[in-house]
Formats: sequence, structure tokens, C-alpha cells
Amino acid sequence: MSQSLTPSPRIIVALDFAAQSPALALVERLDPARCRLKVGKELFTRLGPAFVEALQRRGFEVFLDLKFHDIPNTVAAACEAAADLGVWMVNVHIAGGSRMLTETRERLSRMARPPLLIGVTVLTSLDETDLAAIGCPGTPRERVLALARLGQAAGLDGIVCSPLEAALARAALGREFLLVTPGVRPAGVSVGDQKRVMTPAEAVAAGADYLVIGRPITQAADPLATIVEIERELAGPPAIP
Ligand SMILES: O=C(O)c1cc(=O)[nH]c(=O)n1[C@@H]1O[C@H](COP(=O)(O)O)[C@@H](O)[C@H]1O
Repeated sequence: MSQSLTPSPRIIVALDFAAQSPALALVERLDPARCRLKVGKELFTRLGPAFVEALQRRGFEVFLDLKFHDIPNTVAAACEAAADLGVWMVNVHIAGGSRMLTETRERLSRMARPPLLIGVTVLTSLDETDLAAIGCPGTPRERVLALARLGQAAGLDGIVCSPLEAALARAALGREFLLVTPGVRPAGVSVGDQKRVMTPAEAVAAGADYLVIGRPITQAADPLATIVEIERELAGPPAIP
């Protein structure tokens, strides 16, 4: 295991923006003590490593969400580049196969400060019908579990799965394996293009270590207040005196 497993802060804000200025405007309103930041394909393709470094200079730990999926040498080298950038977490598609995962694990383990290496199982936008259409029969739960076991055997630090599979994954994979769950929606908030969702409290009760939350925070009138509200929900109701 490469870095601290302290699950605090649990919230990872997905910075899904088309340009630097709205992304930084949001970041200025957030607090590195309360959340980490996820940089995905859109912003990284537009702004590159300099943007990640700018976030890190502001004190934020960064999850570089590029979901690498390629031949083993290419993915391992890309993850080494992410480690050189100093990111906290990086992810790959477990469907890239065991050799891709083990080679990446081995090469990251030789580095001084490797990021957490997380494997994507089944995207939260896919349901059973979508899986069948890409030639993967079975339920998302069955496929998540099979991919998660493959990832654990290859030495990954954890997986990305929907909160709906978190309890199953936690029971099968043990306490130490990290569960990162997108598809999180506070009660009453639009589900959008996600198909397999839960509330933050339900996700944590099911075993999630980290919650990836995008639009419910990034589109909120007061993003930090939304984070504080989610933290309150996670802490549970106040004790009765
Ligand atoms: O790896 C991810 O972060 C991810 C995996 C997945 O299965 N589903 C998923 O939604 N995500 C990411 O989680 C974020 C969810 O954003 P919202 O739907 O706006 O909360 C997006 O940045 C997605 O790219």
C-alpha cells in the first residue's frame, strides 16, 4: 500500500469543466482540508500537467482520473508519469487485463512516492442492458466482483465501483481494499447520466472510503456549504442529550 489510507477527507470533487477559469473559480471556494480534487480527461486534455501542479500548489491532493487502458508497457509508463507529477491517486481500467495491472503495480512500487493505484470496474453509467450490448453478459454486480478480484490479485490499492456494489465488494475484498464510489447523489439532487446511484450516507454505510462527487457540488450555489452539509449527513444525526 503506497500512501495513507486515512479516509478523511472522504469527498473528492470532480472538476469537470471545459476551461481553467471556471475550474479555478470553484477551487478558490473549496478547502483542501475538506476535499480532494479529481482532474479528468476534459481538463487534463485542455490544460495538461501545469493545471494539476497549480492545484497541488494550492494544497489540494489530486486524483488524476485518466482511466488508462492500453498495453502493459504504455499504461505502466503513463502511471509513472502521473507519479512524477506527484498526484495522490491514479486509475486504470481493470478490463485492460492482469498483465497490464501487475506491470503497472511493479513499476509504481519502484518509485519513491507512488500514487494510490485504483482500478475502474464497471462504469456507473452502465446497466445490465448496456453490458450485454458490449458483449458482457451478467449483472453489473457479478462483473464488478470479478474485475475487483482480478485487481486485488494484481496488487491494486482499490477499485472504482458504484455505491450499489460497495457492500458486496467490501465483504468480498476485506477492510483494507479502497472503494472509491462515484454515482453519489444527495437526496433530491438530479441523477443526470448516472444509472447506479446512492446518497453519500448510504454509500459510506455500504463501505465506500472515498466519494467522487461532481455536479451536486460544482453546480451548487455554495459548493463549500454543500460539502459541509454532506459531511454533516455522513456524521449522522446529533447525539440526543
Ligand atoms: O472514475 C471515475 O471517477 C468515474 C467512474 C465511474 O464509473 N463513473 C463516474 O461517474 N466517474 C466519474 O465521477 C464523476 C461523477 O460526476 P457527477 O456525476 O457530476 O457527480 C465524473 O467525473 C466521472 O468521470
